[in-house]
This record gives sequence, C-alpha cells and structure tokens, in this order.
Amino acid sequence: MNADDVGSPRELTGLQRRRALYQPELPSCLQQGARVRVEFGDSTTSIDPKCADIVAQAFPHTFGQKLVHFLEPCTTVPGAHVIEEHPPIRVGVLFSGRQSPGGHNVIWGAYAAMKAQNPHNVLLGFVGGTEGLFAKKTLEITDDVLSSYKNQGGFDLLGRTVDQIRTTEQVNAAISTCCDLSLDGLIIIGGVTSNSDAAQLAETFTKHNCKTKVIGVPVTLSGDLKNQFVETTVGFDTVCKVNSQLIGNVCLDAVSAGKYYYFVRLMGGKASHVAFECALQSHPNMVILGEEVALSKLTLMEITNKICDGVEARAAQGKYHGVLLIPEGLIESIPEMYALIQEINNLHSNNVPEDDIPSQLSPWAAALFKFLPPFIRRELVLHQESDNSAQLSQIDTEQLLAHLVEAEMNKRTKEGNYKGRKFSSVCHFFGCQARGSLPSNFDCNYAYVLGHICVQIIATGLNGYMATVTNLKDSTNNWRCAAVPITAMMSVRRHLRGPGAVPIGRPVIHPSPIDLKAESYAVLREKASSFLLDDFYRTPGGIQFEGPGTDTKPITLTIEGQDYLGDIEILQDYLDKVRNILKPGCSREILKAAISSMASVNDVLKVMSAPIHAELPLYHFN
Ligand SMILES: O=P(O)(O)OC[C@H]1O[C@](O)(CO)[C@@H](O)[C@@H]1O
Repeated sequence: MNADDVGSPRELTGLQRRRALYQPELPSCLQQGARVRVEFGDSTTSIDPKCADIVAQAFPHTFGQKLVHFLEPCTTVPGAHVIEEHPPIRVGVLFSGRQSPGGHNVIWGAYAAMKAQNPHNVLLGFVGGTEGLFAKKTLEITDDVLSSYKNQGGFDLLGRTVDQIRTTEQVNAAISTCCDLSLDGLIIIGGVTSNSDAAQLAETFTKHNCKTKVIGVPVTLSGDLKNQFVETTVGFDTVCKVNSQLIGNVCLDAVSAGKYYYFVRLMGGKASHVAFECALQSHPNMVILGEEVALSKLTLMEITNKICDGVEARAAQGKYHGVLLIPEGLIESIPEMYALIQEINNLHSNNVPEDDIPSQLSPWAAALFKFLPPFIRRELVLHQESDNSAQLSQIDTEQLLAHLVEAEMNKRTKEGNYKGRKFSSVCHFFGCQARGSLPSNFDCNYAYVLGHICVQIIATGLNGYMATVTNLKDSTNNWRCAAVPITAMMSVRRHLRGPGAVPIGRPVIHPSPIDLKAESYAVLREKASSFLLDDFYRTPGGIQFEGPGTDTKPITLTIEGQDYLGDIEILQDYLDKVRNILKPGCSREILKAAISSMASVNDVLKVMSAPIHAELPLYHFN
C-alpha cells in the first residue's frame, strides 16, 4: 500500500456503507462514558507455575502485578474506586500482528473512549505498524479518518509491516518515539508474538522511567492466544465463519459432481483451532488436526495411508468425492517434518543462504528433503517468520498430501488392492480470503470493547497489561471487562518433563494448542466415521449482519461447547429418522416435515430417489 493512501477515505460499497453505520454494543460496565469503577484483584504469577521464577527474573518490574476488573460505577465493591479526573492524554496505537477482521474497531473503541474521557485527548496511529513506530510516522485519528473504516475488514487504515519490536535498536527507537511524542499510552494490536513484545517493551519502559504505558490487545485470526484469561481473539469468529461458508460450498460442489477430493488447507498458525472450528461448522469428511498428529506421532506416510483408507472406504460405497481439512500448522506436527524444519531453522539462524541449505542438512534430513516434491523443497527453505519459525502459509501441505495420496492410490490400484475409479484431487488454501472479510457483529463488538478497555487501563496507570473480556457466551451487556498482566500469560518451554526439565528460550506467550480432552473434540472424534462415510455436510452460508438471519449466538462453536453437542446429536438422530420415513413416492407433507428439520441439502440427496428430490424446494437447511 502506498503510504499516502493510508487513512484516506475510500469508496465503500453499499454493504460497506451500511456496515459503517453499525454501532457496536458495550457491556454495562462501560456504558457510562468516562465513569468506570476499578477493582484490583489478586496478584498474578505465571500461567505455568514451574516457570514463575524465570518469568519473574526476566520481568523484575512488571511481574506479579494484580488483576484489574472494570465495573459499573454504581457497583459497591470495597476498595474499588472511580477515576473522576481525566487530564488530557496522548496515546499511540499500531497494528503489529497480521491482519484479522475487526482490528479497525479496536482503534475506533479507543478513540471513542478517549473522547468521552476528555475531548482534548489525542490518539495517534502509527502508519505502517512497527516501522511507523520506529520512524515516528503518525496519523492523528479523527472522526473523519475513522468514518470509512468502522466495522470494516483489513488493517488498511494504518497498514502494518513486521510483527517485531525486539532488538535493542527497535526497542530504543520505540522509546525515543514514545518520549518525543510524549505518549501516555501505547496500544499494540496483535497475537502471541506482538503481545510478548508488548510485555518486553513495558518492562523496558518502566526500567527507563518512560511514562508511556504499554497495552496489548488479543487480535489474531489464529485463535491461539487463548488461556484462563483470554477466551478468544478478535477475528477468529469471522475467519471461521467465512471459511466454513467456503468449505460448505466446496462440500456441495463435491457431492454434486461426485468426482473430486478437495484438499483444503486453512490459515491459522501452528495450532489447529481454525480447522477444528470449521470442521464443527461444516462437517467435512476428514480433518487432520496437528495436535492429534503430534500426540500420536503419525508420520507423513501414516497420514497418507489414513487418507487413502478413507478414500477406499468411500469408494466401496460408490463415492468418489470428498472434502479434507488441513491446518497450515500440520506440516510442523509431523515428527520427521518437524525435525527437518528445525534443522532448516538452525541453518537460517546461522545465516546460511536459502540456496545452500539443502547441501548442509544432516544425512537423514537430506534424504527426507530429497524425497519431497520440488515445490515443497523450495517452500521449506524460504526465509523465516519474525519468531524464527517456518513460513507456514507458504508451505503447500495440501498439495503435498494430495500428491502422496494420488501416488499411493495408484500403487494400490497397480497391486490390485484398489479397484475403484481413479483418485482425482483439487487443492485450495483458504487464508487471505477470510482474513480480509468484513468482520462479524461479534468481532465488531469485541474489538470495540477491547479498545475501550485499553483506555481505562491507561487511565488507571497500568503498564504491561492486556485488555481482556470474559463471559463472551453471554449477551454483550453482561461481558466482563478486565486488565491482565501480560507476564501472567508467559512461560518458558522445557526440554524434558519432570524435575530435570531444562528451560529453553526466553519467556513468551506460547500459542495454545487444541485441548484434546475437551468435549467438543470428543464429539468430533466420535462422529469421525459418520463424517467420513455419510456426507454429513453442513452449509453455514455467509455471515448475516442484520435481519432474521443474524447470528443469534455470535460465537464460535468451540466456545459455545455444550449447546453444539446437543445440535450434533439431533442431526444424527434426524438422519436415522429420515432414512426410515422417506421412501420414494411418500407424500409431500411427510417430505416437508422431514426437510424442515434437515441438516443439509446433501442429506436429502442421500436418502431420496432422483425423481423426488428434483421436486424439492431448495431450502437453506440450518
Ligand atoms: O501471509 P502472511 O502475512 O505472511 O501471514 C501468514 C501468517 O499469519 C498468520 O495468519 C498469523 O500468525 C498465520 O496463520 C500465517 O501463517
């Protein structure tokens, strides 16, 4: 993006203009403008108690701070107080992490809260993210600047560059910017990496007596900044809904022609939250979660064979189509690929040029590397992400698996073990398609509320905190707003389990994996064979922003949990019933009654004979 375009008004479509008019909701504790009651809670430690000493040593000034809750001004809580005086403040804000739908509303929320506190307050956006911060490149946020970015996707109001404020040079540049601009607060928007950097910056600011308070905001599509304090991140809801719509469409396409296997890779970082949630929303035939693969230590060939077994089982039922979800982090969860990627990462860290990496691999890693198709080899050696890890979005794991599955199916055919039709695949990577979407109402509200909380944190004089909201399952009015010391979410990886465990690396917020003990995961596994064989596809459709189709439960199913379990049981039960009642030639009334409770059009197709289903109205069965 051209720097001159940043913050300039842009032409909006009719839908965008309508979205810009949407006024996000605030919880009751934030509804009285500047008047909020602040309650200090317990002191914090590290999320992993075994790491507390290490985190404390790394953050001597900011470790162990208290939890803070923001309450309605009329609440009577002993020790809590309302800040009545609001002298003018100056605050900076930047997009540090990757684009995630809803990000703009953090800025809008912060702006609205600042103006409610004192009309003389000034909010400065850093143009170009971290690079703008280092170079002191600002844009003052005003009503005019915000007008065409309210409730809109992208991060283009300010843009972003690299998610890194870490080297001494970068930290010094940040200090000098904050001092020169006399900032009372600095709001850093991003995921695990950006918030870890925010904590480090806060610590350094306190050490150097810099008055700027650093605040982190959990914004990442990956949904992996999740812990006892953070229920979900801004953008995850939208991204899962958009991806699920696309996957649902692909499923219908697959079953209509009955000839392709769709391998769909989903952006979402190292953890598989996006793929998991999308599987719950759209019911593809298979989802291969990185966390499962890592736990069972499945090799590339074992995963390939599992998929081939599924293809064979479906062929036995006369089905030659299917949809598979693959998280982008899967590649790193496969033990031998992980070891190879680690070797490549080490070579990068030693400044070995990309072209020389293959020749410097250990013999076993070189053998594996050679076995891989050329396109994957090229992608594996690409330069690293800012956290020194592989560029997952650039590795076409879906194409690698499709390639291996095709080879294995051909082999089985040749050996006479598979007698079905030739296997045929189509590959997709769903990343930016969803990342650039208009945010859902949930993400609009959540981001706007977080923006407000940032300003309360600064007014309270807190440094090194993350803005958080809990009770997100409830209506916005009942959301609970808080500030959590970022150090409380940090830990250090340890090499071995047990007392001899050796800590490695510095304290950071680690991406949290899928909880394989959660009930939603148990349901997915229990239904795996039905999903594989029965084409239990679901068509969620596009995000509905208003009207009768608006999401009544504007939150993802992995958080919704219990209610979803009921939903899936009903679907299964329904399918059994439909199998029993719907026979070719049955009355239209019976058909209608059955259809009104149907899970997907595909269920109709499955149980009905062709002449009857041709007469059916095309309902959206949800
Ligand atoms: O396309 P980009 O900007 O390199 O970002 C890709 C990465 O960013 C993330 O969305 C967030 O970390 C990852 O899921 C993904 O690998």
